Amino acid sequence: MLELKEIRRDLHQIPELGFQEIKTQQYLLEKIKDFQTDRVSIQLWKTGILVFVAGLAPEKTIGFRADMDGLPIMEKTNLAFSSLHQGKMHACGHDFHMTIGLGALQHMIENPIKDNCLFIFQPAEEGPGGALPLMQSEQFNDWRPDVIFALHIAPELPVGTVSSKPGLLFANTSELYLDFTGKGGHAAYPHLTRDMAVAASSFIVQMQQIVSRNINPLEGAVVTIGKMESGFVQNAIAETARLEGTIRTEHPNAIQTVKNRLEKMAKGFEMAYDCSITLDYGANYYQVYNDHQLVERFSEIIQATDLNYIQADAAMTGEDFGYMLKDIPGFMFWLGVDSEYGLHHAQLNPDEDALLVGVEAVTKTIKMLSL
Ligand SMILES: CC(=O)N[C@@H](CCC[C@H](N)C(=O)O)C(=O)O
Repeated sequence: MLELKEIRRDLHQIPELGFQEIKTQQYLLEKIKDFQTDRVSIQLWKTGILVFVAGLAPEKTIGFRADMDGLPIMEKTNLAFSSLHQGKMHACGHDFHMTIGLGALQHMIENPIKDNCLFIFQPAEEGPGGALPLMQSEQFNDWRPDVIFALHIAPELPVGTVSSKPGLLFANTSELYLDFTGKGGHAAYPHLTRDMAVAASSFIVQMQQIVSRNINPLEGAVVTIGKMESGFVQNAIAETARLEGTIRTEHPNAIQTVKNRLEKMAKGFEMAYDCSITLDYGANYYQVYNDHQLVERFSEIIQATDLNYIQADAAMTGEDFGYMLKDIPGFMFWLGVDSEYGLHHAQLNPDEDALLVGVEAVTKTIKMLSL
């Protein structure tokens, strides 16, 4: 059996951003080659890898997707195997997802089943989104799965617990980028300038009202600015400001409602602050909507093991895996990893005992889907 903890630590040290997963791809390929047989075929797609394991008497293909990219976050865990890539971190657990994918792949090669399996190591989940272009690729369509699933680590759940729900699991998302340009100048002469630090700060505060005033209160929505940049020095008024954020909604149409309001607000701010504002949306992801029957069967097979299954609530996280589920029946589930710090935190420290649990849950699910 692969040394899962060692693999996870190796991957943890080399986080790479979306479509830059060169070392990660190379590392995974080396491992896959170690247990390759004549039933296994590999195709590369950009920085991703597709591994097809031919079944013994196949009637369908079962897909498992693991995402590969890290985040532009400076790690602060102080772990001996911390990121070697300055300013980048596997802060969303994709090192776990890939390791579990490798462990499950090895198990399925060594314990063949009737149906084909497709293991998809997919780049760029955090952005700009790998799932949609991958689904349009020749490589994916050569081996297009009939059913598909994926997992995501859940820091707030204990090791040994998995969780999911039928229907909506993750939100609809859109990235959000706003650039403000006005007239800078000396800090002592505000009346001669148009201060973009003030305009952008005020925009952040006012945009909170979109959720409370423009979205049906019975539906969830979130607008978050995660990064703001403005100015160069403490005693000059900033000529530019940039806001980077994300929109999340429970209903697919509500994303457009939020965008319409943001565009109107931007026009109003241009007048009020005598500035120009450009708005760009970047990556948009479709909601993760789980197949009801498959989640029901999944919960039953998990309950028949030593593992604990709990019903999840829908979350405002996003996932480009939603595009796969839009076209192919399947589901996603949470895997408990018990970390004091959550997803996208610089001190996220998942418990590595969850790796084996993940392999067990994935291989059991593949066998269930083959019945
Ligand atoms: C599971 C998870 O954390 N996924 C990310 C997906 C990011 C999508 C995109 N970059 C955006 O921010 O809209 C998430 O932040 O939920």
